[in-house]
Amino acid sequence: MRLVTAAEMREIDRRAMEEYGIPSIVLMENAGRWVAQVVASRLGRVAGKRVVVLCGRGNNGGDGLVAARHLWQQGAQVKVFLAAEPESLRGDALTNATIWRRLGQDFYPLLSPTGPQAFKLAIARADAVIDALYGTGFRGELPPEIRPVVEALNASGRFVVAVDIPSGLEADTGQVRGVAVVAHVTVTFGLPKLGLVLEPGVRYVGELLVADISLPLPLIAGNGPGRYYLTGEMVRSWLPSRPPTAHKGNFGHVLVVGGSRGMIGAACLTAAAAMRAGAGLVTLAVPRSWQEIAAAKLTEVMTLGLPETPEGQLSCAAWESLKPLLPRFTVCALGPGLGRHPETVELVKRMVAEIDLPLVLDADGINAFAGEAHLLKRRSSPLILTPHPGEMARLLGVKAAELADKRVEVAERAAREWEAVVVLKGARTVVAAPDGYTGINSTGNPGMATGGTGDVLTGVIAALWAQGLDPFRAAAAGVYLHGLAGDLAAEEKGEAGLVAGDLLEKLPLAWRHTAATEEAKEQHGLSCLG
Ligand SMILES: NC(=O)C1=CN([C@@H]2O[C@H](COP(=O)(O)OP(=O)(O)OC[C@H]3O[C@@H](n4cnc5c(N)ncnc54)[C@H](O)[C@@H]3O)[C@@H](O)[C@H]2O)[C@@H](O)CC1
Ligand SMILES: [K+]
Repeated sequence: MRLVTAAEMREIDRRAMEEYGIPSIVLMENAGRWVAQVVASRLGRVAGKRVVVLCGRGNNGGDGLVAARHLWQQGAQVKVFLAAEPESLRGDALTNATIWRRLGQDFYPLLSPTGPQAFKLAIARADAVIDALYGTGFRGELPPEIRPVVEALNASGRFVVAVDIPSGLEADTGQVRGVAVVAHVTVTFGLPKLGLVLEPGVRYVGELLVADISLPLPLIAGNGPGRYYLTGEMVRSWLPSRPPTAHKGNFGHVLVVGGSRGMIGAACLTAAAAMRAGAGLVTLAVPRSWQEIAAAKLTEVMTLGLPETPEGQLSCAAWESLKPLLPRFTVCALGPGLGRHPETVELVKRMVAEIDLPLVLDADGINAFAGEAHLLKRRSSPLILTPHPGEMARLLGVKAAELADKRVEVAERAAREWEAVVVLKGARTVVAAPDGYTGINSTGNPGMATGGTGDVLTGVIAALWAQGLDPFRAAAAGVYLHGLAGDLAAEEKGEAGLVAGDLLEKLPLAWRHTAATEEAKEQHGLSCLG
């Protein structure tokens, strides 16, 4: 499903109104009505239930007023706390405030001296609270007079439904500066906002429901360049099928080049992951003295021994040995466990410049270009890069902390500049392609923050690429399946003791879940209303 920024959503709203003639009040009515419907469905019988609605001065508050009216009509006892003077409301929000008044209903002033205390008393007895303080118009941090109100709400343990976006969360970045509403359910309108699926925003959202508020389909349907939330349904349609007459030659031959003294396991994980992700054949090339060890560890994988330095890392001569063999491979994964010996760095640079195979570059393969990212452009083959934030920062010559709240933009810019698919790893991995497609992953858990999981990802992506997916889809499906394998492993074993090898075990199951239509729908991370 497509993801939008606040500005993109505003533009869609504007076009719905101007080009299609849908009045904004209709959009607001639909929005508020969906919120009321969600609250009603969670409360069971609405009559007699106590609902508190927190409304701000903007259109988000207007949506809250519509929801208040519908719940009142169904017999709920509704209290609206307004964080503004009623006279200061404008447009559709003012219209809905006027209707509320004409129904004989009051506003409770949230910002009067006694407002916060009255709000606390009201929520103590409430069956549900609707947060309609701020929506996509919000930037920065909550005003000091609103903070204690939100803190009281979060501490109350009440059932909270956020309107469009939890108040205090920035729609574009997912950043929370200080405090924000922690919702059980967020009903977002038209399309999910980027900040709802990024860290840390995703932790404030609860269950995410996307409501159809009558925005015209041509404005919200998306299959062109843009940002997408990588859901099971989306990835399912990309997975290659296996015809009954298939043979191993149909699913590509992945060459993994990596490993060094002390880090042979990394390359072995990549090779094993490529097998588990459906590659027809996998060959692992390691420094010569480690070939026997690798062969003993991996039953299904073929091995190659390459020239090495006295320290047990691949030497420049490895390239000459490898070159004549390249025509037999479909995709090369370079980097896991290589180490940073100057000769190995030189080898990586030459390989990236000269290889004529699709290339997945990871770990020390990426570090070989630290501060010299421009050299990545000097190549003739398609490239997928899989940096974690530290590696990305080294490539760009900046501090990792500087990238934290602009992960999407950083990955997108890098993809364009280096003409490569960039997989910026971390919670909510971002996959960006040079042609403007971006994916935000929906799977994965903190248990995966453990040595070797990145090596597994590289193998999965290489295998999918070798099976014929285009590089963006190979990378996007790879991060999705890899995260889902992590989720399945964590479900069984918990997060703390999860190791990279567990992901290998769960990869076939992750594939099976994703390929099954109904299960893929469940792995949405979001549901659609209407
Ligand atoms: N046609 C439309 O545009 C539609 C808009 N809808 C709703 O309208 C919302 C957007 O409405 P608005 O653009 O009026 O904005 P909001 O209602 O999100 O915000 C309102 C006010 O908050 C102020 N504000 C922003 N950051 C602040 C901060 N840090 N501290 C204090 N005040 C701050 C803004 O200046 C603005 O006056 C959406 O989230 C959605 O809920 C829906 O009704 C559907 C249709
Ligand atoms: K809100």
